[in-house]
Amino acid sequence: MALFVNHLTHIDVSLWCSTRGLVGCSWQVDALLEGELGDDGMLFDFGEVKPWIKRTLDSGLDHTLLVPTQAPGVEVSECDEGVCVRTTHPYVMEVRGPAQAFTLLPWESITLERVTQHLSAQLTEQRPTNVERVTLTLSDEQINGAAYGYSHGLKRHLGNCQRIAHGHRSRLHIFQQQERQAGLEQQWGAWLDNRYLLEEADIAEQTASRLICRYEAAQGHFSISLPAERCSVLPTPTTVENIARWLAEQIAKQTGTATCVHAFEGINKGATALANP
Ligand SMILES: Nc1nc2c(c(=O)[nH]1)N=C([C@H](O)[C@H](O)COP(=O)(O)OP(=O)(O)OP(=O)(O)O)CN2
Repeated sequence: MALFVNHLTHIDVSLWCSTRGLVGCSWQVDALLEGELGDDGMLFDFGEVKPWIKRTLDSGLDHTLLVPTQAPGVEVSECDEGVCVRTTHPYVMEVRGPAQAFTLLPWESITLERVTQHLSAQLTEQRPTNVERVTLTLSDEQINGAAYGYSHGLKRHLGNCQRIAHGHRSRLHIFQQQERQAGLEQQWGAWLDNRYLLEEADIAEQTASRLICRYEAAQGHFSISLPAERCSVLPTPTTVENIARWLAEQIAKQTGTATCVHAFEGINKGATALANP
């Protein structure tokens, strides 16, 4: 007997890729549970499936930086903050933070298939009575049009969004005179893709070529060092509300036209902002 729960939750992470660098991802999670029926005629109460799986994901890989420890140029060590990840390919990056902000995976690269198998095995190991196997399916949101992946951290967030390198893959909708602007969406989506967004106040050191962002949050001390060209600096915290407002202002200035931006934070949620030139 098998039980399925589609659209169970989402996972928002950043991952390190030896060709693309720091990549923000959002994955939809569907679950399949196989096993025997209990005396109550159920495999596992639907009311418990969702919280159990969500709890496991939220306290594990969700909102972490996924690090393929066998990838070329990746080095992981202990440091005062907890864990230090250094990379060389395709660019030099250093991230420091408490251990819970990282998921270290003994692979050469992070793929959706490997992450899916890893999480399915973890859940199967912790399975409740009657359940023999748990299989997750992770998928990218199908987006017809502009999309971008970004990474960031919100130091004031009391939950896991405070982690300095977690990310999202998001749609981007830009309206002028009530019409979607596909050209602008493609242009800005491509510009934003694989960027690190940070708040100006968190810049600890800056040169023409490198930027270091550092902050203290409830979970501990965090820092990230990246090539300046991979970063975009906002005057405010990088909440989706502020990202929407910042984009609307930039685009209104660029085009000389009143602009409304619908910025998404991962799948199915976001903020809208309107700006005049
Ligand atoms: N009003 C806002 N609230 C939150 C923002 C924001 O920008 N504006 N941002 C965050 C974090 O960046 C976080 O990454 C969002 O993660 P989310 O998926 O919403 O968090 P949860 O895991 O709690 O939600 P799910 O139910 O698992 O999708 C937080 N809040």
